Amino acid sequence: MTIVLIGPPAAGKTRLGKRLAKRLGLPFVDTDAVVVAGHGAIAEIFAEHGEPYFRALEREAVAEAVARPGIVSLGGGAVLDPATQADLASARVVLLTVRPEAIAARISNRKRPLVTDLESWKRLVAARTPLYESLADYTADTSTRPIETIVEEIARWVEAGQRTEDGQSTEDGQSTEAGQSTEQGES
Ligand SMILES: Nc1ncnc2c1ncn2[C@@H]1O[C@H](COP(=O)(O)OP(=O)(O)OP(=O)(O)O)[C@@H](O)[C@H]1O
Ligand SMILES: O=C(O)C1=C[C@@H](O)[C@@H](O)[C@H](O)C1
Ligand SMILES: [Mg+2]
Repeated sequence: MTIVLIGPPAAGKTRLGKRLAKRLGLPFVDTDAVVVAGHGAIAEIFAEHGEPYFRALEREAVAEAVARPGIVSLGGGAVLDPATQADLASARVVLLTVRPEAIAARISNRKRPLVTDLESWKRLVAARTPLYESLADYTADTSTRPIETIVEEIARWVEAGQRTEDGQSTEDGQSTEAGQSTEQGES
């Protein structure tokens, strides 16, 4: 199973992803960290080569990460790539959200070239929210609750989905997608 964490910059994808991986006993990959390990600091990649170059490196890291079982934390803008959007259709996707009031303290460092202050964060999040929501199977807000509580909530959702899949396996051993509950919502 591949669980992918998406969401705005500083929503907590990296920090929560690590803890969730530990809790579920799965490997962890952070695609920003993969790019940094191979090519250096993100701010420098943006400054020297521009955003499209970064996005291409990011796409490579995402394609490799989501092809394996584990917890994958994406960079905030990775979902803009149509190939990544397609990959996420076969993963369990958790959207982490955070309210603007909680974000100020989290974006004070200079690691994020697209987010220089609260206003730029708000603009970016407003533009991306419909996309984030359309890709998500489960959403958890990280604004106020302790990380352990959020991790436990997501872990239980993952485990419940796993049990549903096991319980509803068809005779040829193929599991149904009954665990992906938000896609079955009434409209
Ligand atoms: N639930 C939480 N409560 C308080 N602080 C948190 C919580 N989750 C994350 N943080 C803090 O917010 C900051 C951003 O977290 P993190 O780097 O995990 O975000 P991210 O979603 O991975 O961001 P990016 O898109 O830039 O990779 C960190 O300083 C982290 O310690
Ligand atoms: O939201 C974004 O577009 C980004 C978020 C970070 O995780 C990094 O991937 C990079 O700073 C771009
Ligand atoms: Mg991160």
